[in-house]
Amino acid sequence: MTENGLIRCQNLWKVYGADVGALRGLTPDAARARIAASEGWLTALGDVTLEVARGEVFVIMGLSGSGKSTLVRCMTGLAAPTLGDLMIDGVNLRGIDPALLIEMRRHKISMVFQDFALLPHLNVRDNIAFPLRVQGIPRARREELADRLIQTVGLGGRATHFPKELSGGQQQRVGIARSLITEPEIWFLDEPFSALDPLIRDEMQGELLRLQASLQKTIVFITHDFDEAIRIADRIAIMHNGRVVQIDTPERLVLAPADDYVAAFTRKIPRARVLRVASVQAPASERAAGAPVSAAALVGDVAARVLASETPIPVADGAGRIVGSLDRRTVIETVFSGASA
Ligand SMILES: Nc1ncnc2c1ncn2[C@@H]1O[C@H](COP(=O)(O)OP(=O)(O)OP(=O)(O)O)[C@@H](O)[C@H]1O
Repeated sequence: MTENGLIRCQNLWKVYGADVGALRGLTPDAARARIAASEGWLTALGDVTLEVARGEVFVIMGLSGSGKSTLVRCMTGLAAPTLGDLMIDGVNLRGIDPALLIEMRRHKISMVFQDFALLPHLNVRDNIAFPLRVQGIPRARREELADRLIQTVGLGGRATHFPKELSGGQQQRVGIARSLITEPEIWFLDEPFSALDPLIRDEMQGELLRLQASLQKTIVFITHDFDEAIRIADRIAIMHNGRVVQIDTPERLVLAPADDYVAAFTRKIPRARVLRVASVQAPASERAAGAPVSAAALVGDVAARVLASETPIPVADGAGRIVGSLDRRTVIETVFSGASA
């Protein structure tokens, strides 16, 4: 663990069942032994240790029931861990003063849920401004801030519409604007786009990346969708039965899966969209000709050029040195490997 993590989970457990409170007085070793021996308990989170860096887009994936929502609920203080520590910017949520937790949830963190959770009797402007109303900010100020965000999320002209007059995508934009109005440092999104149709989903992902580029939030994002994950993630955590089995970049998950579960889980990822040229290139070749491609480029982004060339294309590093070559066959293999699995 470093001191840099904005969110740090240390040996986090969340166990459901009768009498789990009895674990509280035990040493960590005794508690773990007791959990292992208990028949009727459900381990929603088992010994999770991870950290999310400031400014990172951290995606959590895993099958249904693997513990994703529980982990995020613990991170947001909505659920109390059974054992372990959870630090948000150096503050331990275990035993935190309830008033401080409320303060943190009002100012430092915010959440967007799949079901939008808009207030039906409030119009767009008032829905977005609602968290500021809770904070007691005067009406004129909160409307000014809400109107600015209405523009940011592309809802200009709809300030006085009610949720039922909006499409699903528009409603989710209201949810996103509302979650941003308190200027949170950490933004938690639990499958925020999964109820949207593919085109709107694609548009919303673009919107999220645009907002991230301008606002530089730390984002924790749950999704079931690999296309979505590889588009937005810096790193992806793969969960299985309450455990985090691997945390890595999309490229590393494909190249070096930690176990068979991760390998099976990532088999359908389109490799050309995650593998960089540096991972598949051949040594520099005298036959290579033409302007070089970057070793850091995604194979998919240079595929058309390589496929159109009779000869291999030289590969250059960040300093412009030729470090390899890329030929058609390698590109074709990368594009098609995994695709039929
Ligand atoms: N309040 C609760 N009481 C008892 N068990 C719970 C509770 N909340 C969650 N669980 C259990 O904890 C496990 C993890 O649930 P969680 O909702 O975190 O999974 P998930 O990965 O988010 O699933 P999904 O993708 O379906 O949303 C599941 O087996 C679930 O049934």
